[in-house]
Amino acid sequence: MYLNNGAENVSMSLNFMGRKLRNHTVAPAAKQLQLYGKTVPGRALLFLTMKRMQESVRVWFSLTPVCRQRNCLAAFLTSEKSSSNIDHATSTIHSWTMAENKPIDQAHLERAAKSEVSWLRKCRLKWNTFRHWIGTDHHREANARGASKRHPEDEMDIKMFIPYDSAKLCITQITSDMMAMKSKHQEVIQEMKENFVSASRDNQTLEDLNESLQLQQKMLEDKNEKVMASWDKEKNKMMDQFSSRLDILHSHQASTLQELHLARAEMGKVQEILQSIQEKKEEQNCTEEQISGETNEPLDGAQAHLLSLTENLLKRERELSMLMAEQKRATGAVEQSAYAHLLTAVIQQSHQVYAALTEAKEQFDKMAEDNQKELVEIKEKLEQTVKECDEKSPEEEEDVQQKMEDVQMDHAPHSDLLLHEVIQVALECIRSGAKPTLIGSVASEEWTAELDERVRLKQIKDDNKKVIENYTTERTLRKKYYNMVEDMKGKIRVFCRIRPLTRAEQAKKGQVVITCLDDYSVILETPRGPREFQFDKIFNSQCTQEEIFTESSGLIQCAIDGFNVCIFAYGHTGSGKTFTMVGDRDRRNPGIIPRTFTKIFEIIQDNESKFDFKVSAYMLELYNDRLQDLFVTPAEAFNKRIEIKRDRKGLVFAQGAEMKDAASAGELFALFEQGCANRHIAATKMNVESSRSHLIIGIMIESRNLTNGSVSFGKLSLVDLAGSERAAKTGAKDDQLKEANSINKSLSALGDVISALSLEQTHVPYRNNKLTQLMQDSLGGNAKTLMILNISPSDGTLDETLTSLIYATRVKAITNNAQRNIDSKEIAQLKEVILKLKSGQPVEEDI
Ligand SMILES: Nc1ncnc2c1ncn2[C@@H]1O[C@H](COP(=O)(O)OP(=O)(O)OP(=O)(O)O)[C@@H](O)[C@H]1O
Repeated sequence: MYLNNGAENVSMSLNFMGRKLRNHTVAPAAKQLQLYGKTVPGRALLFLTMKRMQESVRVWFSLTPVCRQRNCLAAFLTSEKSSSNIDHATSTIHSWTMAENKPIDQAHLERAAKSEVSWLRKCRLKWNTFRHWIGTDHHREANARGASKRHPEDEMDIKMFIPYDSAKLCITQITSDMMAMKSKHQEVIQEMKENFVSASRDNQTLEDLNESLQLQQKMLEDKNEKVMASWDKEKNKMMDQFSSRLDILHSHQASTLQELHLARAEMGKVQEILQSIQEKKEEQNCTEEQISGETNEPLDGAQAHLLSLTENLLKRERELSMLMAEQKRATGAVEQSAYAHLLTAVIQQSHQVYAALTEAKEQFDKMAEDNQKELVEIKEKLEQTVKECDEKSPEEEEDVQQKMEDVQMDHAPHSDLLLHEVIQVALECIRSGAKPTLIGSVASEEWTAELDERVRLKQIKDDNKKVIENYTTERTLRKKYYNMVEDMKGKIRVFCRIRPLTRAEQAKKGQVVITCLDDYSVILETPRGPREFQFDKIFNSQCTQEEIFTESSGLIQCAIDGFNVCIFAYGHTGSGKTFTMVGDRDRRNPGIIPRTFTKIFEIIQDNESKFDFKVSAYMLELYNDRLQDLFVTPAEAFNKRIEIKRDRKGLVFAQGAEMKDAASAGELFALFEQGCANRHIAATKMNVESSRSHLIIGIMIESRNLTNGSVSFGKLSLVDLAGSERAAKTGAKDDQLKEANSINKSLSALGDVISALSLEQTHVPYRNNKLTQLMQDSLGGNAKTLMILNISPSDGTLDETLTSLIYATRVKAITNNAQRNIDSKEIAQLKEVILKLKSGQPVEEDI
């Protein structure tokens, strides 16, 4: 149908396939026919004529394999006026035909069909649009809208002229596209199903975990509540008991005082009796034996009274000790509860009572001593007076009587003395649990000696306790100050060690170009004049392995305390790195590594009453850019793939490397020896044996505080870097050249990292090399690092020495922010619970 039957072109806008085509002119039927006559054989050439508002437009489509490949459909509008448009359209279609003027390749179509994206999609043509376009949904649309409502002018009449071959190919293509899409969709559906199943499984596991955790939490809360309630009860009970006991104690003390007064009065009576005996003596001139014989009776009465006093005291002291024991028990229990502060007050009270008792005891001691002296003096005076009485005339007896009175007056403290002695002994017997016995004066001396001994022992015990307390406090402070001092020294410290001239260097008559100014500065004589370098410590050629280890060993304590610590040796080939880190070959001068093993276990032994330690280690070498596990044979290591990973705390670990536990320095050293046997070592022109790989030993120290349950993880990395060298100078070839290049590359990457850290750049290129990746947690950030720069004093290695000194100076400029890797008790326990739940182990209720 040619709807534009007029002779003029009609301009109109057309919405075609989602795109608005504006200002197109519709040619009269004559022209359209002309174009139709030019259609090209072998193409699916479509045209449709549209009728809208008495205007007609014909749109041409060429649907060809070329179109598919070019991802487009061509649409041409013909115009009566602009015949050039028609010619252009015709010529374009013709040119496509010419370009593709060969039989359509079935294989090509199949390939295209297999391609993941349908040609329809490539053409950005929606299926519905296509159906709409070819008119297959015409009736559906008509039904939907209702035939009656359809405007006759909105009708769209589509005619398709598709040669049979093309149509068949199109249909084949569409079918295979659909099949491919279907299989793709099925795959996607399958994948989604699997994902769904695994996600729901994970979800289930998580829910289970969550439930069990909630259960645990609930149980813990219940338990906690119960414990709190029982502690409350217990505390109140104890407080009541304590106050009632204190009241009893107070009343007993009052009664004791009363009894003491009574005893004094009793002793006064005894004195009176003594006086009367004296008077009798004067009258009857009796012997002293008689006097003492007659006085035995009242003295016995006084002794009996004192005995009862002693018993009373014993009773009270026992009560007191029971009370203290109860307090102690209560203290032990309550210390763990939230009411520790309340019981601390109780403890303080008991301490005060105890201190008061100790003070009283000391006073008693002093009084006993004084009284002992007085007793001796009185005895002497009495003897002297009796003697004088016997010898002198009656006139003088008056004076003697006076003297006797004086003596008796002086005797008053003696009664006090006895009483104090008795109390003293009673107290000591109560403490030691022995039964008190009253004996004569000789035994009293023994008593005093025993008493003194006990007092001395008690004092020693107290002193010991104090010393232990002071030691613990001092130890805590020492650790704190030690870490402060370590921090003040800087998180990255650089030591410089100058080795002595080797035999070879001496034979070459090499000059010494390094001078130590002091403990912190060296001067290198360069051809351009002397250059001064400063480091945290300089070790000259005479320094011993012991000295250098002593200076570095402080960091081992830091690693045990939960810090990341790294000690690494740097320097050119033959500068003494291996000597410093490992020691000499005869093991006569062990280096830092073996000494560190010993030190770790020494510290562990000192602290094992307070901490539970676990030590494990890995040992790697980086050889030719490849990480090798040294705890397995080279053949096994060759097939192993080791990857460097970081855990959530940023700790680097080597995934795939053997991690061995060690329970003693000996075990650790045996592992180290085993690893050393697997290292790559080569001979160069410069020295007989040279390490051709970087050696990295990682020692992980886990410590659990037995008091509060907190867990800290320290990592100690000991690194013996391979020596930098100039291939031209050493004469390296082939494999050795490759090794040297790899070493220099990694050291240069290390230099870049150091440079970025010292300049405080935001990006630090740790990932550029495996060496820097491995040392990531040891350089910068959370680490305490010690670099030991090894240099040779010989002028033969002047260039290398200068480069090393400059390199080390840059390292010194890095500032780190070291932090402890520590988990609280709760976190550590939760981790354990999760691990147990994951492995299906039962979880204890009282966690
Ligand atoms: N402080 C020192 N005292 C005595 N001898 C030393 C000292 N330092 C190094 N040496 C000796 O110098 C030589 C080279 O030392 P060493 O093998 O440790 O160097 P290196 O830097 O590890 O070399 P490479 O990087 O090639 O392995 C050895 O024979 C070693 O015994």
